[in-house]
Amino acid sequence: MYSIKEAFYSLQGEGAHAGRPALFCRFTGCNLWSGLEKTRSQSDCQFCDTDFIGTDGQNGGKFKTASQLRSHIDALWPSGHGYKYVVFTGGEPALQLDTSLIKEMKDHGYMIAIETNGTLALPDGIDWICVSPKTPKKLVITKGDELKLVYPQEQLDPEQFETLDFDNFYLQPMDQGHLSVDQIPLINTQEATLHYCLSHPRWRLSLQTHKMLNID
Ligand SMILES: C[S@@+](CC[C@H](N)C(=O)[O-])C[C@H]1O[C@@H](n2cnc3c(N)ncnc32)[C@H](O)[C@@H]1O
Ligand SMILES: Nc1nc2[nH]cc(C(=O)O)c2c(=O)[nH]1
Ligand code: SF4
Ligand SMILES: [Mg+2]
Repeated sequence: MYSIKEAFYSLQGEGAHAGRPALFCRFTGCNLWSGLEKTRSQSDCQFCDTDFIGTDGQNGGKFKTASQLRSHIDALWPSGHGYKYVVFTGGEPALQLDTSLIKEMKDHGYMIAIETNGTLALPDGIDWICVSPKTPKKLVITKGDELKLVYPQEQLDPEQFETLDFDNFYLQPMDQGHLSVDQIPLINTQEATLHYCLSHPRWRLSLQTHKMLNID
């Protein structure tokens, strides 16, 4: 059984594939936060910009089999066109993404990407692994295609990730829109990220372009 908060067709807004048309499949639930505002400030991840509770979003629902979920989301891809690209996200997609769903998507022509916090093992067959670390102690995925660190995070120095086996290193300014007043860093996160990249050229800037465009 797969639990899906929402599924939608949009442009990848972030990171190395920014601007690419993509089908987003957002799984319900996360292992670093309950998703309830009352527990945000005690959670392992406190700045999350996403509602991942339940199945009540657009095209959300519960799906008994990989084939049923694939058929449901594949219907959102523009008919007759290839270049199929699915981004599994959440919540934490590694809690639910499995080899049967990967095979099902592959058999229907998809390249498969994941957005993960990197704290859980991943099934084989994912074509593009983007890890966004939150709690370094719990990080188990230490190689992949893209490491996309939200910046700044207290006690999380980008340099500690530079030795990991990733092909691309991105810093993404923290969107402070969901933080409570006492949590907000006293800096402009875009400016801080820009300056960090300029002084540490291992890192590139990732902006959340879908938010600027006002799209999903
Ligand atoms: C909502 S998460 C879901 C996937 C997975 N749980 C993760 O954390 O990577 C998707 C992406 O949004 C990023 N993100 C979440 N909250 C953010 C915020 N307030 N500002 C900037 N990026 C954020 C995450 O770091 C991650 O790269
Ligand atoms: N357009 C768009 N791009 C995204 N890239 C990663 C997202 C996510 O929430 O995982 C996301 C999202 O929610 N929307
Ligand atoms: S790990 Fe990802 S989904 Fe979970 S709370 Fe953090 S940003 Fe949100
Ligand atoms: Mg998002």
